[in-house]
Amino acid sequence: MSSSLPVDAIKVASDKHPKPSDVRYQYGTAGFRTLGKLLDSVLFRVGILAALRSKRLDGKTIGVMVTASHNPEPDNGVKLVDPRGEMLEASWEAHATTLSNASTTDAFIEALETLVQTAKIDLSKPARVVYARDTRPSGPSLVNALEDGFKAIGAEARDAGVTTTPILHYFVRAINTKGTPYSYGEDSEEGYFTKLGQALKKLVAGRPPVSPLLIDCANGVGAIAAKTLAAHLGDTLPIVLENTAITTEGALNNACGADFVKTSQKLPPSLSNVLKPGQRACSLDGDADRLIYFYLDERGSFHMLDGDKIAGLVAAFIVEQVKIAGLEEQVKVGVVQTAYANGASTKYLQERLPVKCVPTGVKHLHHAAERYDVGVYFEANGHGTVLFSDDTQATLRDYQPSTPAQSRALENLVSLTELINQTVGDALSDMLLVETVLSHKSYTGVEWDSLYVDLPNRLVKVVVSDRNSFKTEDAERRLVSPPGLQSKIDGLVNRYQGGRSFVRPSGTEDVVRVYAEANIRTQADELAFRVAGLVYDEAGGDPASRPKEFL
Ligand SMILES: CC(=O)N[C@H]1[C@@H](OP(=O)(O)O)O[C@H](CO)[C@@H](O)[C@@H]1O
Ligand SMILES: [Mg+2]
Repeated sequence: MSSSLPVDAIKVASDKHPKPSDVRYQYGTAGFRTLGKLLDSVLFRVGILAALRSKRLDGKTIGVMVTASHNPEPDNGVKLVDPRGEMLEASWEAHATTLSNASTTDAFIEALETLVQTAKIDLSKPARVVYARDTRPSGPSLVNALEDGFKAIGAEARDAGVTTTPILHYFVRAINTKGTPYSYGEDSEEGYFTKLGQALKKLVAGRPPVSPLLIDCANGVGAIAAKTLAAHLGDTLPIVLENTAITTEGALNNACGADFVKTSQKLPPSLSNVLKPGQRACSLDGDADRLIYFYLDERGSFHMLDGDKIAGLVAAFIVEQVKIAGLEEQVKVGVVQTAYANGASTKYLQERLPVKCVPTGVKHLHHAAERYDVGVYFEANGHGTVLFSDDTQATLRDYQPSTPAQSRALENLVSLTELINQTVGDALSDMLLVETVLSHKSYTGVEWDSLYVDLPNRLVKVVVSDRNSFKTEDAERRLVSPPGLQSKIDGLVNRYQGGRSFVRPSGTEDVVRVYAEANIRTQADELAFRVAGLVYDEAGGDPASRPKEFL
């Protein structure tokens, strides 16, 4: 077994994947993400990095997902998945950034050697990876570059083909727990769909049949997975698939999908003649890890049920089942949100259970949720899941119920641990979770929506010369820099009933985001555009190009 880097093989391969000189890459919240045509060298290098990460962790399998989620079709991206199916450990994000920016093959080799030293990587360990991609046209050639990286370093690589991000996360955990008492499931797509399908069937056994659910697949990879899922579910949950044009150029995420629905707060135009008033519908995003529900009321008006509404529905149901099971003392349920959660959802949840607010980005939510016995986390944009701690899963396994009602609730909780993809937000698994609760509560979209009434809100982007001059505290709810700006925002907010507003630099786009909400629509809009105007002026924006809607 070799205990040094196969430098010659890496050199030859690296020369085939040169880094463009004028691009600077960054491994951010969602991994590397930019135009697909700029990512060839990044994919090659990520192949080598993933192998090193695996070696560092004694040959545990690392996942690599090639996707740009809800972004436009010409974009692409790549992210690594750690052995438990979670996001890459934060300290390695910096290693990824460094490697991707080495300007030449020699600089790349040097950066690799430094990494091997500093991260204390034992090169004699095996390297195992599993990888997949979404349906983007740039995917196949990027996967070739990734495979060149695997070959150059001699990794044992398993191709999971074209699949969703959450299925790849599932694979990683399933492979790494195979044959252990904590086995996460069969490490195949069949295993994933069977696990979800069986759990749903147990959860809704004996409940009345439900009307068909319409799924907007964003013309992405979710269309393939949803089709297989529908076949596994049969009559248990009738499904109608829409926006399944995965090979149509330009269709991906275009005027459809979870991000479109959430941002524009509108029905995808493609569904306007399809969706009937009262029918349940949901949108997936381009890699099927986000979920947004919606329906049309009798008058044809559109109503959106976002990540906050999903968190409210699901958390209340789990709390209820825990109580019926007689486990109230042992199993505490908590919720994690970000500042973007609608104020009305936070109020609704806080009246029922502990709620924590953390900075934007799934990894922050996931880690905070791990601290509860059962941690429910959702971003308002529809990305989220539920985590059951190891102790809680053991409690559920060992508990002896004393009544039939307790026994049934206990079975439900155990089935939920199977139904929910606990590695990461999973639109299809979350959808089955929502359907389970709606079935148990005999809710339509209308009843679910009425748990609380969303405060009108508005999200505005402000282009500034340097977004890094904006620094926040208190889970991004207050600005500490530029100095003095926060007290001016406070001054504005105080003038609006039910007003709330905060400003933070985006982690994925070169903009500053302004969020505002208030008791009535016009006031929420006015507050948002006033704060946006304030931010623009304070950041030295050119008066000549000041957006006209800013107040
Ligand atoms: C307001 C908003 O939706 N922000 C999104 C967006 O982050 P920004 O840092 O706001 O650009 O992309 C992240 C990654 O997909 C997601 O986690 C987050 O919720
Ligand atoms: Mg996504």
